[in-house]
Amino acid sequence: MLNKDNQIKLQYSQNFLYSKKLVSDLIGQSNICKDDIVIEIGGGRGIITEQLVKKCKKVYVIEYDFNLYKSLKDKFYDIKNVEIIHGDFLEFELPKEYRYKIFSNIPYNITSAILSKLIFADNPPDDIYIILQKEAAEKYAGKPYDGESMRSLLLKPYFDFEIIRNLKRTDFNPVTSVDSVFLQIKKRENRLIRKDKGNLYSDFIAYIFSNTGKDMKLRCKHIFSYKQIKRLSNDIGFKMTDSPTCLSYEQWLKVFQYFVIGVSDEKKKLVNNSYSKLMKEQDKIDKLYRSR
Ligand SMILES: C[S@@+](CC[C@H](N)C(=O)[O-])C[C@H]1O[C@@H](n2cnc3c(N)ncnc32)[C@H](O)[C@@H]1O
Repeated sequence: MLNKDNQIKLQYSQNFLYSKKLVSDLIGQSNICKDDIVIEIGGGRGIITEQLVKKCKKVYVIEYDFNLYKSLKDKFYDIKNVEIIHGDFLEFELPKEYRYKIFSNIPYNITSAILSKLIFADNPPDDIYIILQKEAAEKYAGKPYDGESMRSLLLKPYFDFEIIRNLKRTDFNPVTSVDSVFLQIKKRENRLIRKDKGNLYSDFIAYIFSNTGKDMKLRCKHIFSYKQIKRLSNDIGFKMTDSPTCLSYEQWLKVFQYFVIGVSDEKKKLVNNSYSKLMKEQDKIDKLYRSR
C-alpha cells in the first residue's frame, strides 16, 4: 500500500527546482521576451513564476494542488501580470486567438497527455520549453538524439525539437530517480504536411509502427507491393531490411507522398483509425511512467 505522501507524489509528480540561478539560466536559454504571453503548467512553489513575471508581458499559471495554488496566490497577490489558476492543466482551455508560449517543469506522470494537448491544439504554442524525462524527450525528438520514433515522426512535420541542456538529478527536490532535460519544441512557420492530409499522415505512421515485422519490407507489405517498396527504397535511399526507425523523417515524408499518390483507395483504408487505436494503447503505457 502507498502511504498518503506517496499517493500525492504519484498523483502530482512534485519534484521542485530550488536553484534560482538554474531557473535564470534556463529562461536565459529560451527566447522568452517582454512581449510574450506564457503559460506555466504547475507553478509549484513559484520558483519559475517569479522570474517569468519579470521577463514577459503576462503569465498564466495552472496549479492542480490546492495548497500550492493558495500559496502561489499569496506569494503573487500584488503582481499585476500573473494569473494563478487552480485546476488540471489537461482541462484548461488553451488560448484560441493569440500567440503564446509554454514554460514548465512539467509533472512527468502526464507528459504524453500534456504534449498531445499542446501539439494537437487548434492554436498550438509558438514555443514549448519544458523540463521532462530524458528518455521521453529523446523519443519525441528522434534523430539526432535517438532513432526516429513514431512520436517524433508524427510531430516533426509541424515542430522542431532541440534538447537545450541536460539537468542533474540533484537539481530537483526531491532528487529524481530518472534523468531530465530541458527541451524546446518550436512550431514550424510552414508545416510540412498539408492540413487536409494531416489525419492520413498520422494514421499512416501509426499503421507502420503498430504493424509487426522487423523491417520496412514486412511493415509495408500490405500497403505497398514488393515492386513499389523496392522502387521506394532505391529512390529514397533506404534498405528494404532497414527498421522503420532507421529512416529520417525527410525520408518518411517522401514515403508518405508516394502513399498518397501511388496507392489505391482500398489500400489507403487499411490505415484508417490506426492513430486513435494506438493512442489508446499509449495511455496504458504512460501509466508505467507515473513515478520518477
Ligand atoms: C515538477 S513540479 C514543478 C513545480 C515548479 N514549477 C518547479 O519547477 O519547482 C510539477 C507541478 O505541477 C503540478 N501539477 C501536477 N499535475 C498537474 C496538473 N494536471 N495540472 C496542473 N498542475 C499540475 C504539481 O502540483 C507541481 O506543482
